[in-house]
Amino acid sequence: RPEVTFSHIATDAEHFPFKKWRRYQQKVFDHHKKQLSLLPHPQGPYELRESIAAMIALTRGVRCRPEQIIIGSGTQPLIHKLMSLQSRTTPIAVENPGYQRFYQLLKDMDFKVEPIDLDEQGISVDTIRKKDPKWVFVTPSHQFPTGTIMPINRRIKLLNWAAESPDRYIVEDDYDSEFKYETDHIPSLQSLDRNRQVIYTGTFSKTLLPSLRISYMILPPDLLSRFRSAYGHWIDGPSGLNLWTLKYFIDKGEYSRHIKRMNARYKAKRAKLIRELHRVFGDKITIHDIPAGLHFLVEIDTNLSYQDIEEQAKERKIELYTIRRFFLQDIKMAETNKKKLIIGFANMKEDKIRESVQRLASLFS
Ligand SMILES: Cc1ncc(COP(=O)(O)O)c(/C=N/[C@@H](CCC(=O)O)COc2ccccc2)c1O
Repeated sequence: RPEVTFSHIATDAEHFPFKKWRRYQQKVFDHHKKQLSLLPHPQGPYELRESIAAMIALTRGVRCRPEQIIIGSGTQPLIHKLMSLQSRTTPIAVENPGYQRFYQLLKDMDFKVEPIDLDEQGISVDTIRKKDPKWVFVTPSHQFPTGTIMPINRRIKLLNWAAESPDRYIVEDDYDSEFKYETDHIPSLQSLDRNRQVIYTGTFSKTLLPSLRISYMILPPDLLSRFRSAYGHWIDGPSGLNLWTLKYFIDKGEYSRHIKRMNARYKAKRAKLIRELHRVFGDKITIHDIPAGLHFLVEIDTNLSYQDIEEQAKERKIELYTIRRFFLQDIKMAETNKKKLIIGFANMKEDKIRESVQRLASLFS
């Protein structure tokens, strides 16, 4: 069991409003017995989809009707269903480094997946043009795992690429858009798309609890009708009790208040951690402190290999991920003496920051 954690795969559940969640759960028991006695709609309750559509129109500029929203038990099952409708000869591009679970999923489905390099503005559209895929998966809000926020000009460039051919699609994975500490929100690709070529996915894993497994996907009309005919008869998805509770949580303003509170809390904790990292590591560390999300990348001068770092961290009971976790399988990445580490802070107790950084430093001393 790790004694300190730099994991990015956790939320600060200590500050989740469990009492409020339980109160709304009780309301569902009191007022929605009938709905609970039925199967939820295959895309999730219409009333919840209305609340989500209204919320993301405000926060992300996303324009959609509730009918276009598919609620699922995690982003992977949603993507899996959508991609099962595409011909396996469709060439697909993903960010490298990137979200390895999508890469693996697409490879396991026998798609030809092209890793695309990133620059300081995010995915390289020049490389996309060279590789000529039909679908591109991106995380523009806060590139996973490097943290890059795709500027508006690169968003336009990517959309212009898609607009050149009707059979091109962009999957905008907006999973980490809620946490921004300086910059204001840049409009989503979906809000800028004029040709119905953007599939938008979001999740409540990072803002509420990952164990709820509540995520959603917004399809343009032509993909929606194909999705409905293929999956309209499926009865899967998250529990109706949690979905109805989430509806109350959003409608009563609890969700947006929770995000505001957590933004402030994470911002303060992150600043304290960054100060401590500079204090202890000095000029041996470069911190890519992009003001967003629940983790950031650091580069540390060391002759240790990634293997050594990961093994020694385990020995010293430090939960730590290196960039190697996100190197797409069978893609060799050069190892320099600047090693990239993922510094997650959501689950780090403020009073453990000093000890955590001290332990991390002991790896490299
Ligand atoms: C890029 C990206 N897109 C979507 C998701 C969300 O997926 P969903 O939960 O299925 O909706 C994740 C979650 N990635 C997860 C794992 C990352 C990894 O494997 O290293 C991290 O998930 C959490 C992070 C913080 C708090 C709670 C969860 C994603 O990293």
